[in-house]
Amino acid sequence: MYEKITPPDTGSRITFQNGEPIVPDNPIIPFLRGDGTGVDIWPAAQKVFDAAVQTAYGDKRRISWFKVYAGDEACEKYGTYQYLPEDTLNAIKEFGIAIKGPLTTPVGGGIRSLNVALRQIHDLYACVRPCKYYQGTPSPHKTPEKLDVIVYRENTEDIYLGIEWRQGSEMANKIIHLLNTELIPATPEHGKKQIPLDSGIGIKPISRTGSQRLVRRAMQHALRLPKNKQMVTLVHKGNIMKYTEGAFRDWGYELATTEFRNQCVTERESWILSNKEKNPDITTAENASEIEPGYDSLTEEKQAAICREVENVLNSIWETHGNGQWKDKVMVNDRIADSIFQQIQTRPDEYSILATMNLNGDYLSDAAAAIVGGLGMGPGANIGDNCAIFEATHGTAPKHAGLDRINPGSVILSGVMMLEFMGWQEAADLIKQGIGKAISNREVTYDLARMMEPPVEPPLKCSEFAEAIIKNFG
Ligand SMILES: NC(=O)C1=CN([C@@H]2O[C@H](COP(=O)(O)OP(=O)(O)OC[C@H]3O[C@@H](n4cnc5c(N)ncnc54)[C@H](OP(=O)(O)O)[C@@H]3O)[C@@H](O)[C@H]2O)C=CC1
Ligand SMILES: O=C(O)CCC(=O)C(=O)O
Ligand SMILES: [Mg+2]
Repeated sequence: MYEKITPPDTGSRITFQNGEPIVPDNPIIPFLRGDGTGVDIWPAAQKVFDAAVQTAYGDKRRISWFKVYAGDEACEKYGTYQYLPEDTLNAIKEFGIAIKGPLTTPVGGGIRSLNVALRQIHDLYACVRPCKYYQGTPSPHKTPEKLDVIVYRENTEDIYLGIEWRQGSEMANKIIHLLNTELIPATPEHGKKQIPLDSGIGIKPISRTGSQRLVRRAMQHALRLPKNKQMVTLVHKGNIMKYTEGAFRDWGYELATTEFRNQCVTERESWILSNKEKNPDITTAENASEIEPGYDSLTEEKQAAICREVENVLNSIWETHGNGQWKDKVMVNDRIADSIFQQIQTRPDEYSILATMNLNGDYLSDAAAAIVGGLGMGPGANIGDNCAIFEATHGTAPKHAGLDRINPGSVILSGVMMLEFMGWQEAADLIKQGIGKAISNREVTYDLARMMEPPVEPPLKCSEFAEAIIKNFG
């Protein structure tokens, strides 16, 4: 089945049932070292994972690592341009759970992202990136401990589908011609707009299916959180991109209020219900004017629509959600994307799960990671119904490659997510304790060292940070 790799002699496959992994005591887990700083991070991380599993379970459990190849390493082994060999794809598919270091993507031309390809090929539609503060971690923010969010990023579509045409190419010119001469003139809302002839063209598909399966997972996750964190915020730029990002918002609400009707309340519903609770005699029009800023200056038609919304909510969910029952349900709200970037800084404790499309989630997860200490502390997972690949939020950080100085924290924390996903909580907890204690002891790599007061000098090397984590287990 494999051309140039051989699975370990011992161990067996992780399989999936109803989206949940079934994990043997000795699973085989494929790993991709990654490009750039992957050479530093992966060996450090693997050491931590093995030590945690050994400390937690002795000889009862063990991971059999299966080295597979992508990126530069793959080209060395498989030949020029063999960036993502079939062997690698088959191994991930066969063994169910994999973990990877970062892979390089050139800007402006060259190959398309291998990271994105891995997610799309294995249909890993939910990119889950928690951003939580570890006590003692230096941060550019005054109250980083208030941020505890999980970015739930749609991982397969949006502009990451990679359907683009270069400026000046035959296809770009054809599409521009078609748009300018037929499609735009036939759409009255576009008026006399025209695409500049020297444009590159990219396509941004956002589907109902893609949006709703992402929001479904976000809702399921919210239900597993403590009551005070049961919130899903739909992040979008739907005021500008109405039929893609605006539709994502609408489909998100639709999914939440149908599949999770008894377990959730939307923000607007909560306003309507609480207005009625505060004043049982409130009229529909009064309630409508409280929930809609500028209600009085709206057209009659729009006012009537808001009154209908109020009536619908009270008629359909007052029994199940009224009299404060809604306070025990998952709150579903939405925020415009630019606003959420400032909200996570100014009101961090008001958010929990941030459900996003692909590009917004890519931006937002780096920004949220920065608040809790930087990209060295940003873990992630790409989850599908039959497979999962764990990987850090950051990239290859090429200027630090091979220097044994980069922070392996993000890949190690991605491994923590993997162990938790596997149900190996004891091993995951040991690593979290080790990281927490190492940071409190000021045993940190350069990125955290330079932000500490006073700065730590000299900082630990990448490999030394891994050893400090292991020393601080338990
Ligand atoms: N999933 C993946 O595999 C990803 C791959 N990439 C790819 O990586 C390549 C490089 O991308 P680039 O834009 O430079 O972004 P990177 O995330 O690789 O690095 C940007 C900067 O972030 C900081 N940083 C990154 N990782 C760490 C870490 N582990 N510990 C501490 N600090 C860290 C460093 O800042 P400083 O130098 O200031 O300390 C680094 O210079 C590109 O080819 C890109 O496409 C990008 C993102 C994700
Ligand atoms: O694939 C890449 O090179 C970048 C992807 C990225 O930034 C991300 O997924 O966060
Ligand atoms: Mg990114």
